[in-house]
Parts: sequence; structure tokens; C-alpha cells
Amino acid sequence: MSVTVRVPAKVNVQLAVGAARADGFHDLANVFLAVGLYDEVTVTPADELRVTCEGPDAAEVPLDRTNLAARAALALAERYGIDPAVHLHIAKDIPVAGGMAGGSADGAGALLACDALWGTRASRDELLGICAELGSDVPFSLVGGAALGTGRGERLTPLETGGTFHWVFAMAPRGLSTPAVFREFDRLGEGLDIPEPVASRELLDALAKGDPDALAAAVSNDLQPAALSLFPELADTLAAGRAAGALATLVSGSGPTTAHLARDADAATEIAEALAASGTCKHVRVAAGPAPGATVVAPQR
Ligand SMILES: C[C@](O)(CO)[C@H](O)COP(=O)(O)OP(=O)(O)OC[C@H]1O[C@@H](n2ccc(N)nc2=O)[C@H](O)[C@@H]1O
Ligand SMILES: Nc1ncnc2c1ncn2[C@@H]1O[C@H](COP(=O)(O)OP(=O)(O)OP(=O)(O)O)[C@@H](O)[C@H]1O
Repeated sequence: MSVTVRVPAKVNVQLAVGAARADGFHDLANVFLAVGLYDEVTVTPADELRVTCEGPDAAEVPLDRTNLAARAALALAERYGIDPAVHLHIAKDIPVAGGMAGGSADGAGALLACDALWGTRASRDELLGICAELGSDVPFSLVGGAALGTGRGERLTPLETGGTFHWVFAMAPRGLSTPAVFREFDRLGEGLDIPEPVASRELLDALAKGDPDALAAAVSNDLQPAALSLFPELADTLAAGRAAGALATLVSGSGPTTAHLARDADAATEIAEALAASGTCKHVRVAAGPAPGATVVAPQR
């Protein structure tokens, strides 16, 4: 018996960041949109807990117990007094350290897959609680769609979306560390008055209407200056996206993946071709959102 769960990547269409809290985290108004770029996590009973990974970035993924998929399996096993002897296989299509919540996707996927394999039948709230312990982005990977994340991003309110948004993602030749980007945000903001993070009304309305032009006018990412400060060449990728006709271009989360909003699927294909030809990124992917959250795709006997 094995269980496979498919989990989407995310883009942050708004990322408003408050001042550093006493615990080192930052309060956020984090508007997540899940997009159709997926990792698949397959869990199978085994002699001991082990993790394997396939995909273009597989060499960069840790295979020990620091892997978020392993941590998720261990957290559920401990809670239910189960032996966590499983093989977790990750088919990884989401870029690693790209700001698209790839590790978080694997954590949410492994949790749902182990819950199904072990028949633990944890409630949704219990699963969300474990996700929040694993990382700020992990609860959203479980629920998908579109949602506002407050607190450190783990407290979710689902959002309405009135249509499909078409994106082009440009992957960078190296990753960025999320803590390093938040540290750079703190450094750049030293001595400044950092306002409380608040979700933009215009942005939520644009999502609800499914209006790409209105969304383009409202997207924002407070981590973008920090990501650009650590990775200045990203400015060239953003400029190439704008030149190719993207309605909006921004760094995805903590970066370095850049997100380029297109008016429709055809425009996305054109922007993707122009970005690929620009020589400003490693590779380019097209994906639309909202996409469903973690979903069991194949329970196999
Ligand atoms: C940048 C985003 O991806 C936007 O969705 C998230 O805020 C990051 O979420 P994540 O990767 O799940 O982050 P976590 O694993 O919870 O935290 C990693 C590190 O990022 C920083 N961090 C994260 C979330 C947050 N609200 N404030 C922070 O300062 C902290 O230094 C923390 O130690
Ligand atoms: N299953 C996993 N897949 C990828 N990275 C993992 C995983 N588990 C742990 N990691 C570690 O987490 C680091 C961040 O990887 P990840 O791909 O989640 O970054 P990210 O997409 O930028 O995250 P986020 O957008 O949530 O901030 C990696 O460098 C790696 O060391």
C-alpha cells in the first residue's frame, strides 16, 4: 500500500511585512495564491524512515530528518504513537529555495499522505496545527486556493477568486535563504518606522473579480528590496518581464524566483519565450492559479 499526494507551489500576490517580533519572526499580511506547479510526495511502509527525491533540483534537497517531509511524518507519528517507518519519495518540480514554498509543500504532502496511510484520521484543525509547527508557509500548502495569512503567515482566512490568473515564473541560477532575506529586510529598515502589515482592499477585490489588470495594479512585496539587495541581477529579470509585456512583475516571496503576471494563457506563453531568450534566468515555467491544495492522487494497494 502506498499513498501519493500532490501539492502546489505558491506566489505571494501581497507580502506586507511588519517589524521583527521578540521571537524573531515578523507579523505579515500575506496574500497567498496557489499555482499549478506541483511536488508529489509518495509514502510507502518501510523498515525505517527514509527520504528520496527526484527532479531537476533533487541534489539540493536534504534527505535526512531535517527534510520537511520527514519532520511532518515524525510529528504525526509522535502524536499518535505510531512507528514512523516509511519511505517518503518526493517527485520535486517546485524550485528549491526559490520562494515558492517547495519544502513547505513537501511537509504538507507528507502529513496528508501519512494520515491516509496510517488511518490516523486527524481533523483538519489538527493537521493545520501540525503544519503551523513545521513552518509559516506549510498551512497554506495544505489548503491551497487563495488565502490571507496573518500572524507569521500561518493563520489563514480563505479568499474568494473570480477567475484564473496566468503567471510566468523565472527561476534563478542560485537560491536565497528565507531567514537571510528577512534579516536583510530588518537591516534596510533600521531606524525607520515600520507600519503594521495590512491586506490591500484593492488587491482582495481584484482577486475576487478575477481581474488581472486590477491585480497587476495592486500586487506588492515588502521583501523585494531585500531580495534585490542580496541578488541585484534579479532586477534584470524583472525588467525583461516588463519588456515582454507582463502586466506586473515581482519577486515571489523571499525570492529569488520572479513572478510575471500575464493577461491570458497566450500572453503567458509569449512572455515565457521572451524571458527564456533574455538570458536573465535559469529556466522559465508557466502556471495558473488558484490551484487546489494538497490532494491525495493515488492510494495504491
Ligand atoms: C517568505 C514567505 O515564504 C512568504 O510566504 C514566508 O514568510 C516564509 O515562510 P517559511 O519558509 O515557512 O518560514 P519558516 O520556516 O516559518 O521560518 C524561516 C525563517 O524565516 C523568517 N520568518 C519567517 C516567517 C515570518 N513571518 N517571519 C520571519 O521572520 C524567520 O527568520 C524564520 O526563522
Ligand atoms: N522537502 C524539502 N524540499 C526542499 N527543501 C527542503 C525540504 N526540506 C527541507 N528543505 C530545506 O529548506 C530550504 C528552503 O527550501 P524551500 O524550497 O522550501 O525554499 P523556499 O521555497 O524559498 O521556501 P519559502 O517560499 O517557504 O520561504 C532548502 O535549502 C533545504 O535546505
